[in-house]
Amino acid sequence: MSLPAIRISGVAKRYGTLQALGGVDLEIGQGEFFGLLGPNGAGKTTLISALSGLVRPDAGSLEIMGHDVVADYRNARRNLGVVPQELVFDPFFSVRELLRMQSGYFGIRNNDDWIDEILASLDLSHKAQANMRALSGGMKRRVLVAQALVHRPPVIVLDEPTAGVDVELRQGLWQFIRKLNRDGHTIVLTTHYLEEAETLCGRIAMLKAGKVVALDTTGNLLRRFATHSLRVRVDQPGAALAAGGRTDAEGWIVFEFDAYAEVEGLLARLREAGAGVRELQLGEPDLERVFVEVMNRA
Ligand SMILES: Nc1ncnc2c1ncn2[C@@H]1O[C@H](COP(=O)(O)OP(=O)(O)OP(=O)(O)O)[C@@H](O)[C@H]1O
Repeated sequence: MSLPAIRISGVAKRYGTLQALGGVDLEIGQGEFFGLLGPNGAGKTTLISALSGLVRPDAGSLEIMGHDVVADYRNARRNLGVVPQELVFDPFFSVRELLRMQSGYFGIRNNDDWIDEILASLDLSHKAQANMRALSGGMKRRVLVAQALVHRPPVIVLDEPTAGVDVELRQGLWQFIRKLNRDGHTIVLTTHYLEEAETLCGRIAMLKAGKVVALDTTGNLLRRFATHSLRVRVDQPGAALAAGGRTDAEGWIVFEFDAYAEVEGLLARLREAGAGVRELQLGEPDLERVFVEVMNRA
């Protein structure tokens, strides 16, 4: 088996009495598009900070392309590009200056051809000379992505890259990140947009209170945890509830089932109960439901 892009073994981290990471083991293969999901405070950012060497774990070890992030920090860091969650910049530099400085940090000179290519891919060429403070929030986020790529790292970690970004830009950003993945880059992504994770990620780890509570391919997670649903609006809700339905937040009555063959029987039950179906929707299993279920069970 080839060297994993990321290997995380028994990583634990405490902040005072709070256990941010409680023994995390994860191995992410080269070329994967991997999702790291979890509610606020689950420890995603702490884990990413440990990968980039910003946080020193109390126990365990992390490797990037075989390089230990503590013992072999320089090589580990060279192989990793991180798009952080927070927008922190020196406002007095232009976009190009910032990217040149970042290149210098990795000891790369004359990087302008690559910088131009990244800027073009991120639709930022026209802002190359603009000062950071003159950019909109979405543009700043794209600069963060550019900054993570100046040294052409094989492994790219994005911490909520699309938070507060408009739909058009989000799609553009995903297109670009997908292309990076097709070109062979390993992508690790945290996001609260579960729909995005579902379409993009081949494999997903779910974190809760610093522990991995689910780890599988996206397809398996959907199959294992989520059921299909039939949602109805009826004349006689009482009758539909008595037939085994439950009410959801939007006032629909919901029935869950495993295979479409069951729908006919369900509708027959509703007819016999005299529920009077007025509207009907079929729901596919989605990652949001899986997520809620995993978090409730864990
Ligand atoms: N520097 C710090 N000092 C003290 N506590 C911290 C520090 N950094 C993180 N924490 C705590 O560690 C826990 C994990 O935080 P972390 O930021 O890793 O979560 P997260 O999964 O990234 O959350 P979010 O989805 O909100 O970004 C939280 O309870 C947080 O308050």
